[in-house]
Amino acid sequence: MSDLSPRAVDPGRMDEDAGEAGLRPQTLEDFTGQKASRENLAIFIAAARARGEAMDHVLLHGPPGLGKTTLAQIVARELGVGFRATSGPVIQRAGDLAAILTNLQPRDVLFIDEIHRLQPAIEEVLYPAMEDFQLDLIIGEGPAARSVRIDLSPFTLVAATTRAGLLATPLRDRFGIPLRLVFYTAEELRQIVSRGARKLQFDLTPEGAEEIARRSRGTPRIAGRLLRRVRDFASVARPGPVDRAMADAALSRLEVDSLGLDAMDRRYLRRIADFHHGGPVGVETLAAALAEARDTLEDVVEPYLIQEGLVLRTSRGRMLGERGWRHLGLQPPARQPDQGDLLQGEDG
Ligand SMILES: Nc1ncnc2c1ncn2[C@@H]1O[C@H](COP(=O)(O)OP(=O)(O)OP(=O)(O)O)[C@@H](O)[C@H]1O
Ligand SMILES: [Mg+2]
Repeated sequence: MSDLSPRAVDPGRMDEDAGEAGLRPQTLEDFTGQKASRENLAIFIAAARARGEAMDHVLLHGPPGLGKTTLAQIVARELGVGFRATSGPVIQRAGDLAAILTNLQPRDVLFIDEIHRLQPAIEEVLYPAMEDFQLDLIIGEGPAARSVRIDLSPFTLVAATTRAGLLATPLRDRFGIPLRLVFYTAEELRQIVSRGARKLQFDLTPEGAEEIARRSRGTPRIAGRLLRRVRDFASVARPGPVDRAMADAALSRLEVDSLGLDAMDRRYLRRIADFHHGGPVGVETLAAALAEARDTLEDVVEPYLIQEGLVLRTSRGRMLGERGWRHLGLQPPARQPDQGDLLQGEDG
């Protein structure tokens, strides 16, 4: 982020989220929302347990902060097996991955976060491991090099990515259980916020919880963060339960607006409105103008704006949607893009 102060509504992980571990749901039962993914997982977990076999590999994809890591941990716990976590950028050499794989116990869950950042050479090692629980390693160099095959314990790979579109097709195809996480509804977030408040022993009225939920960008990580900020604000303001007015005052001070957008989001919307007459404008152009990495815009800023219809992704670039214009207090132009022009899916 180029901003000096961290964004309260950045769905990415920040230092202050260290406290979020305490709010993490521990079981599938406790996990609110993501009904389709939850139901799927419940069936596969029960089947794997009944057969006493390793569960099929799972690919969790979706924007940051929606619960991918949380679900991976829950899968291991519900399967009653060990959990080992690593991430794409951490695995530098094939030997690193081999060491992890050969140390897994039968049926363990191996969690690889940010799998889209795995090096291609290491992906190649992963393919036979996922498919046949075998490791093909080259030992030595030059003419003396020989390949050895090592049998692995059957395991479950749970991989997470914010960018399923960046995965090579052969890798994507090796996941028997691909699950797409979606933004949470306001009601789901209200339940998560109320639950979090109880865990923090923080007296929050249902309306106060609703206000925080509504402004959390559909993202539990943000809901948890705003909850803690409101609590801090309230603890120095006045005693008594925190209601909607108090939550609103706290969030407004954080410059989180009625839709949960912050200064960065508004800068993004304004740029398209003021400099490009509402677009279309390419994401590279926007990234340069806003001094943000293109990845940050695509992974962190845009998904929620697109889901809410504030921004449209078309084949010719980003456009301000009708809601985007209105949110800026501006009149939308008469002509909006044809439906046929809109790009579908998360990875365009
Ligand atoms: N369904 C849920 N109910 C309650 N809290 C949740 C839920 N999903 C996620 N959270 C909370 O949101 C926070 C972020 O979740 P998590 O770390 O699993 O997200 P993630 O998808 O792995 O994010 P990233 O892409 O940044 O790795 C966690 O602290 C967790 O407590
Ligand atoms: Mg994660």
